[in-house]
Amino acid sequence: MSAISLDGERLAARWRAGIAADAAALKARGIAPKMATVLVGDDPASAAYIGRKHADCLETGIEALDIRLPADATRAELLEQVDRLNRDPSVHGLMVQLPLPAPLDEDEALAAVAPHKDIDGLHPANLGRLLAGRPGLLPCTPAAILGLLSDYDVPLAGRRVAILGRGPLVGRPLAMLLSLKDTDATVTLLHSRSPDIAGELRRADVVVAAIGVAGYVTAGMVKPGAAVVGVGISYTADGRMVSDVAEEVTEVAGLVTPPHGSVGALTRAALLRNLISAARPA
Ligand SMILES: Nc1nc2c(c(=O)[nH]1)N[C@@H](CN(C=O)c1ccc(C(=O)N[C@@H](CCC(=O)O)C(=O)O)cc1)CN2
Repeated sequence: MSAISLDGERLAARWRAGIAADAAALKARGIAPKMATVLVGDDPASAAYIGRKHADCLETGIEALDIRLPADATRAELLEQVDRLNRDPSVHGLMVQLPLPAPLDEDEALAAVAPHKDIDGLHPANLGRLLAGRPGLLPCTPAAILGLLSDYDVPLAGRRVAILGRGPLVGRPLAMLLSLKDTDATVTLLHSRSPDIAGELRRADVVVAAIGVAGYVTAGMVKPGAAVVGVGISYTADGRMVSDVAEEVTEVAGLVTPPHGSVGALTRAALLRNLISAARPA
């Protein structure tokens, strides 16, 4: 038996259509939504993500500023750019692409973004709101995963969700989002020191893998009929992109994401949803 494919690309196209309509409505009121991205260095994967974010802006009628700094940019240069964008009233939202080259401090860069322009949803104030149960701008990949599960009517209330990976971009904020009162999932956050990871995954109705270890989640770790979302990616020696979820999982799961392009496309759409929220007058 083959699992249903959790098609994030298709849902992302629907989200982008809604974003385009929202952007047009804002423009009719004299507000031209504008995003800025800051990329430091020349990491090819980061440059590709930025390129796709700007292509989405073009498609949805959102203005976009593409700020590039050299890999040896100083802390002061980066913070100055962020401060300039924070103070620019024509820019409604901005994001600093991660990872940053050493020795730049990622936490400092995320905290330098004005919370009301933080379309990544990664500023401590926005993460704190999530923790307090009063979410503001949502972290994009967790919002994308929730949207994907909801689009396929995957029940969450009272269900067990196992999240593999406690990283600040996906695992930790997703655990908070899923345990909010209106979601009511029972969340287990697993990491490299967790005992019996395979047993925990087998008990789960929903599995989210965000560790960046190729093919870690195998068919034997998945409860028959479960929904499985692969977020983490890694690269083989010959440059092939590989998911955390082994292809054989499709024979056991009820629903599973394709190897790539599903959560990534929705993550970008979630960024633009945040931008529209940030651009809307209070
Ligand atoms: N400031 C930020 N930096 C980074 C983020 C982020 O959200 N904000 N996330 C990643 C990079 N990224 C977006 O920028 C991103 C990459 C990959 C995925 C994803 O879910 N995986 C894809 C697979 C890869 C692909 O096809 O591109 C998928 O399965 O759909 C989400 C977000 C680090 N930096």
